[in-house]
Amino acid sequence: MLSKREVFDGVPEEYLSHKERYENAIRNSVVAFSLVRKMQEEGKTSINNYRDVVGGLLGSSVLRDGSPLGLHYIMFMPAILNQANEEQQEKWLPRAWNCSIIGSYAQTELGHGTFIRGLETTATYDAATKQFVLHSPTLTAYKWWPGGLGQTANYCIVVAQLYTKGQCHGIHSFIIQVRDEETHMPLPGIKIGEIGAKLGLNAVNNGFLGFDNYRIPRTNMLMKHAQVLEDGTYVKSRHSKLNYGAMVFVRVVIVFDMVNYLSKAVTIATRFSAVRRQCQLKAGETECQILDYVTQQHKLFVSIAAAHAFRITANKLWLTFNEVNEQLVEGNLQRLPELHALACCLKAVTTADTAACVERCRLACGGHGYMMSSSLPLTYGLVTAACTYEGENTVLLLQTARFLVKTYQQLDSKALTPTVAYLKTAAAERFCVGWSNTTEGIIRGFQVVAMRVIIMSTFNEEVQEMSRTVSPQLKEVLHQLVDLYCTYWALEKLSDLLLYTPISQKEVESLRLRYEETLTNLRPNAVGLVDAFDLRDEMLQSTLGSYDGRVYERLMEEAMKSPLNAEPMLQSTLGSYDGRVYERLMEEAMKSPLNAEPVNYTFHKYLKPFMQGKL
Ligand SMILES: CCCCCCCC/C=C\C/C=C/C(=O)SCCNC(=O)CCNC(=O)[C@H](O)C(C)(C)COP(=O)(O)OP(=O)(O)OC[C@H]1O[C@@H](n2cnc3c(N)ncnc32)[C@H](O)[C@@H]1OP(=O)(O)O
Ligand SMILES: Cc1cc2nc3c(=O)[nH]c(=O)nc-3n(C[C@H](O)[C@H](O)[C@H](O)COP(=O)(O)OP(=O)(O)OC[C@H]3O[C@@H](n4cnc5c(N)ncnc54)[C@H](O)[C@@H]3O)c2cc1C
Repeated sequence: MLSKREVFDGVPEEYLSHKERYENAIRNSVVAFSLVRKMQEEGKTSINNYRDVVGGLLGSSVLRDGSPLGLHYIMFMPAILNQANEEQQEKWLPRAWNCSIIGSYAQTELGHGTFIRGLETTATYDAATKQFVLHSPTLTAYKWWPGGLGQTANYCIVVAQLYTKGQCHGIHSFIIQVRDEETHMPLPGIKIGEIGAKLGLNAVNNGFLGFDNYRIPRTNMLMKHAQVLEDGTYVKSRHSKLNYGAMVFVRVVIVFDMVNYLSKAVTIATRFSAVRRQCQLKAGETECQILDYVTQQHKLFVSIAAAHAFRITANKLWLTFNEVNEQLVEGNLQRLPELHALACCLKAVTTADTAACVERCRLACGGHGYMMSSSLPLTYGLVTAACTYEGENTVLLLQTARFLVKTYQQLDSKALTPTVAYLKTAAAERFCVGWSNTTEGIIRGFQVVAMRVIIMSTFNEEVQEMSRTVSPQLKEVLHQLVDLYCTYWALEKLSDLLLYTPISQKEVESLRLRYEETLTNLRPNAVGLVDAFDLRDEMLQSTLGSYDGRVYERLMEEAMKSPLNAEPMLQSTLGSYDGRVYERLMEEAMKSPLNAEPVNYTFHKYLKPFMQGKL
């Protein structure tokens, strides 16, 4: 439906100013998200299953550099669902869902992003008026980053330190109106604006926000987990981290988002590599498709495998997320730490790997990959941001490490949850079981090393399962992909395997051979494999990756859209197509700065005195 809309055509965004980009993004987002509303009216989506629709839209490239409405769907609504009580949900969700209010999520401040217990914004309860007073006591307390907050949102969830009866109870969430619903003017006591140009996501309208003793009703504190009663009494949550649920949700959906971007990047680079020919193996021969070089296969094929591995893992993570949330509703908090550790780890690993793979895809396209029109630079800008937002990757990995170490310390005393059950066998097998160069052997090795084993074993199990129902030919290719993913990472993480498993030099050598053989075996199916991602040209928006392979024609067509090429290329008064030679000669002559004034000052100063013999 979207691809039929002309609204997405026009001047490429790169040539627009920062302000025009924002205006364009609002126009396009409104077209795109009005479709979500239409689908809702037609009963094709509901608030409970909109992740796919919204995720699909945001990741579709229709909104190439992000959307100022993205946070409304991805964080504002999930935060209400996760943290508001039933009454509050009834009040706010219908308005949010039909977009009669637009929201953002304001947690990070100028001074603190990672350490959220250190946030400085305060929400102090005033029992006399039954209001909270929101205040930013310092410059570093200003909210900084929230998507869509600059000029777009009129509401947002704000995370602030809660004070009641003179006591601080740590950070809590509040729903806050920041702009007038009619005029869109910032409300008194609100200082708001946009934070400026960034490496990517320049259409997202990330904002800043400060409060000057700004008052909101008591009922605007989100009270599903903790409450403040009318007299100011504080009622604790069952678990202090339940308030972090929206972040866990977004970490989970980010894994899906990475699948989108990785599939796109590798589709573009693989199709281009089939079109591009460079160098002859023997003099006089036709030049080779660059996809035939094993080094090029090494750059690309692991991304095809990783896209499948991440998709399968994302689905499993989504199931776990829903299971644990159902248990939370029943009051069972047992698996919350495991879900948190899983979401942290998978968000960090998939964003870091996707960013590295997209950059490899860009390099694999040589100079043409450097063109904005290839879509690869923009895609890199989008995925590398995900390494930082929603929890900086190192910090998230440390959270997972903390959980693993804790679990390891309790190996003998506690029953292990499914995702960490491998720790028991790994502990027992360390150095005791020999190395084996099979997929299972590599997975066992990684169980000892404990990195990426979640992704690997899930990928392997799912492909084993699929193999029962697919054709023998497809089964073979799927196994090649699992093999490639496992051998690639075994070779990348050799130092860990050498340190913690009995892998020998000979086995490393044969692993390398096996990896190269798998690349060669996959080569005939490479283009078919990326075609199978089924991404339309309108979604790829790339000069290099279109299905028809018209790479060079598209590069020239895009070049012609540069405003610098708006003037005729010939740039000749004599040779123009319309033959207006004399008119052009005169027009050009009139452009001379000497013709801008009838008499040049040198006449009076030098020439006239000289002519009159006075000089
Ligand atoms: C397909 C759709 C497209 C999606 C695209 C999305 C596009 C959107 C673009 C951008 C949006 C970006 C939004 C944002 O960035 S919002 C801001 C996000 N900010 C963060 O993520 C901050 C990161 N910091 C933290 O999460 C935390 O501060 C922390 C986890 C690093 C530490 O928290 P803290 O309160 O200091 O905890 P402690 O160190 O005291 O730990 C105590 C204990 O609790 C455990 N724990 C921490 N967090 C959780 C949790 N969420 N759930 C369960 N348990 C948790 C922690 O591990 C400790 O456990 P213990 O060892 O057993 O004691
Ligand atoms: C594009 C984008 C969109 C965003 N959107 C939003 C939004 O909508 N709403 C919102 O509230 N926020 C948003 N953010 C903010 C984002 O959540 C934070 O930037 C992120 O959580 C990282 O925090 P920080 O910037 O404070 O980094 P810092 O924590 O200052 O990190 C800097 C360095 O310090 C290291 N470090 C920090 N703490 C530790 C530690 N304990 N141990 C070891 N190393 C450590 C990190 O690993 C990193 O290398 C967005 C950010 C970006 C880039």
